[in-house]
Amino acid sequence: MLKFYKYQGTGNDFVMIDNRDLKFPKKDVSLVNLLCDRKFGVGADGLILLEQAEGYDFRMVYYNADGNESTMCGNGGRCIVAFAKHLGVIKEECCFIAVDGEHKARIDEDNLVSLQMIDVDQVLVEKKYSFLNTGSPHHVQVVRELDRYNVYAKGKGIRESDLYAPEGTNVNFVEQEGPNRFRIRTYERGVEDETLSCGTGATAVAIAMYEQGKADSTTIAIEVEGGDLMISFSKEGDKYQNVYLTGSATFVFEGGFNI
Ligand SMILES: N[C@@H](CCC[C@H](N)C(=O)O)C(=O)O
Repeated sequence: MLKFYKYQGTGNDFVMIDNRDLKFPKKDVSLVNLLCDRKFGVGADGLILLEQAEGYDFRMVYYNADGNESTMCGNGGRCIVAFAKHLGVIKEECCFIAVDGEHKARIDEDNLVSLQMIDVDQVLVEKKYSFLNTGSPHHVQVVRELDRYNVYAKGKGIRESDLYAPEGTNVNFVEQEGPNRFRIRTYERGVEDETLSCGTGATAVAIAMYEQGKADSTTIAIEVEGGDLMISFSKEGDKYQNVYLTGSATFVFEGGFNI
């Protein structure tokens, strides 16, 4: 029986597994895909392993719902901090290692997690879109009437376009809600659908909007379908640093899965 925990961060949901004993079959793409399946498995946008790592509080290994290991997940990063606290691996502060490098994080008594993201020194700004990597690749496009926008069809088209082949990209559609406040909807690579939230996506949108002059504060509020996120950063020359993604990370349930 495989013991699992389910967490969600602003509606981006994850199966969490304590793999400090290294017993999880990490190359089993179909098993990860099955665990994330919403009809035949537990159901999640991704699966995350917590492992031991020398010099760090823990290691985060992230898989998309399609079963493949992928690049950084910001909401997953916030959720694994809450999971590590639940397991007694950390207290309020930690430093962990993920696929894109080291991350510092802080969790408060209400499970609000502030996670440091990687520095960003390249933001491509084109007339109709921006592209940047915040741990995962993100296309950012401002649209009108976001509520009525066909995020699935348009997002899938951009994700699969020659522009981003062969790796593909995540795709964020944005509408400005007020000064330094934006609402976004995201099509996620590896889930191959719209998700309720994407942390690296929200971070990418905040930086892209600042870079384009649509925001003038280094603290930006991002409304996602599943809740609210806050992104803060500083800019030194062309480099965005001290980038922090803040939002809630919530335990949902735990159980055992027959494998
Ligand atoms: N949900 C994520 C992003 C996860 C990675 C993405 N699907 C990819 O493969 O690029 C987040 O919260 O950042």
